[in-house]
Amino acid sequence: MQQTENSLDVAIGILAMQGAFAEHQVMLQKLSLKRHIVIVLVRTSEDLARCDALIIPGGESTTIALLARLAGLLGPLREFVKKKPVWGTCAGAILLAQAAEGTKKGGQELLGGMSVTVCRNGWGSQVESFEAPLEVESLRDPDRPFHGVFIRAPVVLSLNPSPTDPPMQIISRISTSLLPHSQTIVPSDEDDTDPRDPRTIVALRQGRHLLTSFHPELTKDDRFHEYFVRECVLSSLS
Ligand SMILES: NC(=O)CC[C@H](N)C(=O)O
Repeated sequence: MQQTENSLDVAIGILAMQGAFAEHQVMLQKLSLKRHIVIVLVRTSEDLARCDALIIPGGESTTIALLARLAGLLGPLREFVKKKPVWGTCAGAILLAQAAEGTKKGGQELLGGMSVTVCRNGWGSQVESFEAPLEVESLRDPDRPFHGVFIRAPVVLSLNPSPTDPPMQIISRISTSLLPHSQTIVPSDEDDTDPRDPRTIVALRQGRHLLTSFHPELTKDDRFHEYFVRECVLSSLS
């Protein structure tokens, strides 16, 4: 059913090309916030133009980028990330990165938006997917760990903010014991902002953008969705 909008509503788009967009929709529907949220499944530039913020789901970043190109959405999405809050989960996080390694021959189309380099499939193949409890101080009820679901997830290789970029805030790290064994995934020494291994970063915020290399939409825990809407979206509107 088409939702009606009024000027006090906040329209959150979910890029609905491929992947776990329906799961994000379910999570957003469950949130109880002061502002009314209108959810827009984004498939065209007209859909995107209605949105105050956007979630890019997990799935297959190459497929999402290809379908977005075919829909004439790549340009509008690149403009959108320059102005409005965007949260990328897993494949969405890859698209939101400034640079990605481990991509197909010929590279991969990205939207940019966050000053970070990631390695696609950095933890290994599907069989190396894993789950881990995460400490996330910024969430409601911070003593309760967040269940991190990592499925062929990207690894953060380096943070590369320029002096004029919004500051980066590390929202969650995993323990170094969980890092991928692959010798090819080495942290780059470009990251001089933090002496710790950037590969341990699994949730990162930069200004109004959020990146999670795992899938909060595949849990029953709405705290990351609440965090994005409250901290990245509503605070940037008020
Ligand atoms: N679960 C996921 O979103 C996997 C991401 C996938 N490996 C990609 O490159 O797009």
